[in-house]
Amino acid sequence: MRPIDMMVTDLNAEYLGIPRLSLMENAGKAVAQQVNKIVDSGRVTIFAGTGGNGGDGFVAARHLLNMGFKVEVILLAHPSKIRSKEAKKNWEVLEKMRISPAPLELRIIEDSSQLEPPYSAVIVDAILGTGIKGRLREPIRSAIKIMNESEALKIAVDIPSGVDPGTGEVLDVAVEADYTVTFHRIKDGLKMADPTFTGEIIVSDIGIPIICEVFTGPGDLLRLPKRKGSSHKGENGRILIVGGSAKYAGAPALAGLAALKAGADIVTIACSESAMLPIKSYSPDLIVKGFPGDHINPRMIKKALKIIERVDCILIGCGGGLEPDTGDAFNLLVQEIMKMEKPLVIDADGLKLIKKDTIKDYPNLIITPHEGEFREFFSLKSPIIIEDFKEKVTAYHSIANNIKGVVLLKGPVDMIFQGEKVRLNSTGTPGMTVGGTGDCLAGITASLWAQGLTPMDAAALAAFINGRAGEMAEKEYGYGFTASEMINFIPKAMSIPTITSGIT
Ligand SMILES: NC(=O)C1=CN([C@@H]2O[C@H](COP(=O)(O)OP(=O)(O)OC[C@H]3O[C@@H](n4cnc5c(N)ncnc54)[C@H](O)[C@@H]3O)[C@@H](O)[C@H]2O)[C@H](O)CC1
Ligand SMILES: [K+]
Repeated sequence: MRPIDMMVTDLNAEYLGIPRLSLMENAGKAVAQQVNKIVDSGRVTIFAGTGGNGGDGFVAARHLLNMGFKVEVILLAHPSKIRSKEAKKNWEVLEKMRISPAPLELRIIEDSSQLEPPYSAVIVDAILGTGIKGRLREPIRSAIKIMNESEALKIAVDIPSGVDPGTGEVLDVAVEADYTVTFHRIKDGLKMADPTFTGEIIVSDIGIPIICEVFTGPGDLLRLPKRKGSSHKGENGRILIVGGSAKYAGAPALAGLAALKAGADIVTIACSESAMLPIKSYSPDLIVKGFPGDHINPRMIKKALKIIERVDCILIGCGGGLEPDTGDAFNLLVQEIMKMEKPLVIDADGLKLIKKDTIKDYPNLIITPHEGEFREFFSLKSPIIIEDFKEKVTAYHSIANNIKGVVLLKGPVDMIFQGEKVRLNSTGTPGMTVGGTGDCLAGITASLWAQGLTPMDAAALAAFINGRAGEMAEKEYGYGFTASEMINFIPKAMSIPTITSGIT
């Protein structure tokens, strides 16, 4: 699991109503139990940082005292620097406990010159976890060195401090632990790290329900890229939409506007000449390139490829129509896009016209079918009728695995598959049966992918945002909202809602 996935899951659990404080309690208790498993009694020194990892250490201290251990907690910063609210709360508890007869020592070390070699039989490393950033600062760096010089048994909380939770790399120094007690799932960095640092890895369940990981939630919004202050036009996603014909000009316009509302910088629409003026008239924000004919045909290929070279993601389908030579153009374009290894999203008419065999081995792909398009694309003779939801997901999953790209199957619960991965999304409302909401979803998907998310993350988050925008539109207009009205809610649907319960 990547550190970001852990943060997302964690926040989704909080939105489900499981307070972070409970997760921290379970994490700290798991650490204390591990200590108790390897030594019977004695003194334990806990080195703690200012984030959640330190908080786990404070909780562990409390449980260790109850188990009969003597405990020394060394906080490597002034208490006013404790950043995690939950850690602060647990530190305050320890401060109050110090006046009781409990064998608890609390020390605050702000300067490395104050550090002394610990003499406990066990040392707990609760300095840094998934929140580590950049080079180690003092007094943390010196504390890690002192810990490593000690003969004591060392237990790392979540990840040995100094090890990158994403890559397992050690930039400078890192705790050489005998055991690492990690939470919920093993982080990628732990898998990749040198065992000299991690020691034996114990994965501890801290009570996060599996649905927080499988179902999308507001936590998934943490995946949205943070923009640099210096970022310039085009840097945050350039998209080409190939679609739009004399009959259908609205679809590419909706997809394009949704892509812009979801944060992309530049959207160009390559359509037939006949669709150009209607699309332009919908919005001045879209760049529209018309090509000869009343539908897309192979004559446009050369010029379209020039645009494709300059974009981050291509969306093919929306409103293209079903003319045979539109199919020829789509298939020729896809061949070239695959040679360039460019991100490709295929929706609607694209799914009818582009042959599965052409794209089945292309991993840089997202397809966004609804049930009917899914059946047609994968050549299923009859609908999948399975009562049990879990079995149904498994059935769709095994079919989706016939292609290497991501399948975003739209429905009352959207299902997103790639390889072994499965995400589900339940945002949305029956009001979204109105025409055009699928085009919006395709546009948001392309937009998020162009902004740097992985295809799986882009598809899952797009489904969440699209559904949430629909829910917001329904709140405002009832069921009678249109796709254009829904698009205006996309920015709001991308903001992380505040959690009202929990610590203040
Ligand atoms: N779901 C879970 O798995 C839970 C995990 N918990 C624990 O919380 C940490 C993550 O907490 P977070 O506050 O995000 O980060 P850290 O504690 O790792 O550290 C942040 C803290 O450290 C400072 N800092 C960052 N980099 C450096 C550096 N290079 N040098 C010095 N100081 C640095 C930063 O300023 C912050 O103050 C996770 O690992 C688990 O242990 C929760 O208990 C609940 C559930
Ligand atoms: K740690």
